[in-house]
Amino acid sequence: MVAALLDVQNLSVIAPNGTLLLDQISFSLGKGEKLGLIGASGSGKSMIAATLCGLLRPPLRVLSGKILLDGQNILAFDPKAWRSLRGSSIFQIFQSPATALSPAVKVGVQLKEAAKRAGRDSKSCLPNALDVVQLPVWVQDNYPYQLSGGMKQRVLIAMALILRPNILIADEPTTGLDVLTERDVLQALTIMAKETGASLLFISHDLRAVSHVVDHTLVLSCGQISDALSVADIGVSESPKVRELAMAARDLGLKC
Ligand SMILES: Nc1ncnc2c1ncn2[C@@H]1O[C@H](COP(=O)(O)OP(=O)(O)OP(=O)(O)O)[C@@H](O)[C@H]1O
Repeated sequence: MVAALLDVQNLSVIAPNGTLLLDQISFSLGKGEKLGLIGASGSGKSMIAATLCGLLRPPLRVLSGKILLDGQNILAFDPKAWRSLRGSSIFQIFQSPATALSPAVKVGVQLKEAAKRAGRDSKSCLPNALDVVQLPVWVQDNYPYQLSGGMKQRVLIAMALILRPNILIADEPTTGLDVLTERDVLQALTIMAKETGASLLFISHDLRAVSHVVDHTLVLSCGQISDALSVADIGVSESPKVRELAMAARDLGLKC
């Protein structure tokens, strides 16, 4: 049997008042696999993303469990090891791309730094990455604040194309974007995953976006995994919250 690239085992996160925000979460992600994580607002999706990226902040803390990346428990890593892991092995794209980009550094400089970090020649990989995410070359001369939300997301996807991480975690990457921009960002994500062979954890409560990107999903409900489904089966989830999401999506014309 081939070992999973990422193996999350019985992961629990606790708040200072004793509330379990994540309760015995277990799942694995194989190389090149695309997995969705869905659930209603507040179910713990972003908490999983933050914990996987070493970005859980006190007073929240991991109560128990392991996160094995290539067999190594990354929960035992020190801050320096986490920093080197983020970007090289695990790359995250969050809802607000502005927070992930340095505001005072031009986009081109940030992409060149990514190429340097990955030991790649920016002259060849940078134009290719911009081309894949359909961004014009002039964005390199802009600061992040001069770009739209969808463009900033695509800059981050271009960065992922350059860095070639093993795992890409996309947490609500299309929230707040219009449908055309959403389509472009989702296409760029899909192409990025295909080109680099990265595994993708796609987190969203937007079932339309999820159905575009992944085939299989885990359903999160009150900090627990309540279901593992193919996208086509979301409508028959045992979770009333997810059935509610599916019904709302159907009302908007989505088949699921
Ligand atoms: N710093 C914190 N202290 C205490 N509870 C928190 C903290 N941050 C988040 N929570 C709680 O953890 C739970 C999970 O939050 P999380 O942000 O992961 O939800 P989510 O599923 O990503 O929601 P959304 O889809 O709205 O982004 C929520 O009940 C939230 O109130």
